[in-house]
Amino acid sequence: MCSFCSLSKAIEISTSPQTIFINEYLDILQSRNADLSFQQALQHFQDKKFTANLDNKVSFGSTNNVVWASLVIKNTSTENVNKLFYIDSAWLDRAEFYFLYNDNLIGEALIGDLLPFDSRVTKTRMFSVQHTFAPASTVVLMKFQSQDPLLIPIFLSTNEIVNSNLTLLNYFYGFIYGAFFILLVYNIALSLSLKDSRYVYYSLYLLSFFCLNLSYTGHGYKFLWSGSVFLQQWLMPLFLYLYILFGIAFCFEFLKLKVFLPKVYKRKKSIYAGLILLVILLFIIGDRLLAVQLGVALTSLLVVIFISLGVMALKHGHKMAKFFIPAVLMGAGGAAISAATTWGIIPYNTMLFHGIEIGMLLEMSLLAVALGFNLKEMNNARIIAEVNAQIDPLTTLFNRRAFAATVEPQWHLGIRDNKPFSLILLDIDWFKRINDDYGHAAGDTTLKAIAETLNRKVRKSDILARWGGEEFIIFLPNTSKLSATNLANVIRQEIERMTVLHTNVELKVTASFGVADHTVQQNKLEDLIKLADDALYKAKSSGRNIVCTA
Ligand SMILES: Nc1nc2c(ncn2[C@@H]2O[C@H](COP(=O)(O)OP(=O)(O)OP(=O)(O)O)[C@@H](O)[C@H]2O)c(=O)[nH]1
Repeated sequence: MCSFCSLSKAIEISTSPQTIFINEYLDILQSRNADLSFQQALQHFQDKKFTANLDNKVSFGSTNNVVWASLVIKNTSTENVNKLFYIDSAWLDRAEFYFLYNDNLIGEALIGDLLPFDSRVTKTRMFSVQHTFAPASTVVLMKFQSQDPLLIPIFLSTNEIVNSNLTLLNYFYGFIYGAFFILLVYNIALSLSLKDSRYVYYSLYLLSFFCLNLSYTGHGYKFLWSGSVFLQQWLMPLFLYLYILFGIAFCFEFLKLKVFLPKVYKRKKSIYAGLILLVILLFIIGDRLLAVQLGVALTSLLVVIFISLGVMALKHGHKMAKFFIPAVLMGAGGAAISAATTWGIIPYNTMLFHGIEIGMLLEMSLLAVALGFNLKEMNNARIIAEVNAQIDPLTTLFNRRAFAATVEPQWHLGIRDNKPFSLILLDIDWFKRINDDYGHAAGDTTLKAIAETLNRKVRKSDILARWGGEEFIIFLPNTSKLSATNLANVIRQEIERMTVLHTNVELKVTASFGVADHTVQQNKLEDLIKLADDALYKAKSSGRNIVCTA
């Protein structure tokens, strides 16, 4: 019988299918000089130098250290039982498994990223090792080594259970990647059509996280670079730094730091240059452990910086920061749950371990909503700007530009249909005196009152506009000079009759009118306006408050 099986707490297995999380059964030997040979490790195991894995630890840090683990498995049945060791991590440089039965080494397996994916016996995205356990006890010695975070959540299960769990996980990733893909396409389309840098940086930020996720979940190694150990080793840190770089660029543009925090924005170029230089240096040195440790530390620091910038931008009145802060908190919250699971602060659980992906999806979705909201705001601002470009803000009548644009088609229609059309130009008399005697506000009230009167008197088909300071213009389609003159007189009388009330002061005003109609000599609108203006001048010089025709 096995001479040292009594040393450890044994896991009992039988033919019934079950999944056991074995970290709590492990005994561990972790020290700086733990890079022992198998024989040395076995000796340490026999000498009881392995200690219980306290708190069911799954993560042994980002370290150059080697971790040895031991486990006793007791097959309580009378048959051989086939089991699968499944490590729920795709990110491990090297693991060795030694199986001892009756003190004899009966099997060993080597797995890890340092072997090309193609050479794996079981081609699962995560690492796995199969073994057939004979009745009674088997000792398993395991050696783990990784410059990446040494994360080893190990399950003992069957092929069928692992495959069915992997199918579930595939649906999960299908959903997450599908959602990322839709967000990416949507934002790339927006960045192409709007030429707004925020959408470009959002797309790059999302794409870099997507690539980072592909690399550390093992999808990339399985499907994209399965033959290259070098890419598997170095793409993850590279994507991590790209994610940081584009995260900063997105934060700068999204929070409009140029406007809200110009002092910080000015440092943009030196921050980018510093980061790029750091990446080049790390890659030249070739220390992957340092690259990963620094990258993870920078990512954590970034969350604090992002939230601080978000709060500062919000204080400076940037509305979009309202979306940015909870979005970053969601992403960081997901990452914190993953980290807490990884570090054993909360019990390990596959779903909690994927908190970072769910958090990132929520973050990215909220940011996409924010960009959509911004799109709506931009659209509203554009509509307001377009309206403002046509409307005189005081009287809300058309301005000169809008008048000319609106009259243009009516002018050509009148000529084509051989219909008469006329123009009235009117100017308030002695308007300067109102301003001088009662103030500018009284002048404004008068202008508004006259605009209202004109609006009431003209037809819906007539085109009315404020021509300038105290001048108004009316284009009358399908109207003869006589009819236009009659209308001008009606308006003149109405203005003469009206009383403008301004802060308890009753103001009386009159206006002078020039009327002209279209004749064959006139080629353009300006010619007609010139005639009406001449007539108006005549009215002014003839004593005011009268209508003169061209
Ligand atoms: N309150 C106010 N005044 C304006 C506005 N636009 C122009 N004005 C003023 O309108 C006055 C026009 O004065 P003038 O061109 O001398 O004409 P007037 O006093 O009406 O004299 P006549 O046209 O010869 O009867 C100027 O004092 C302008 O400053 C405005 O939007 N609001």
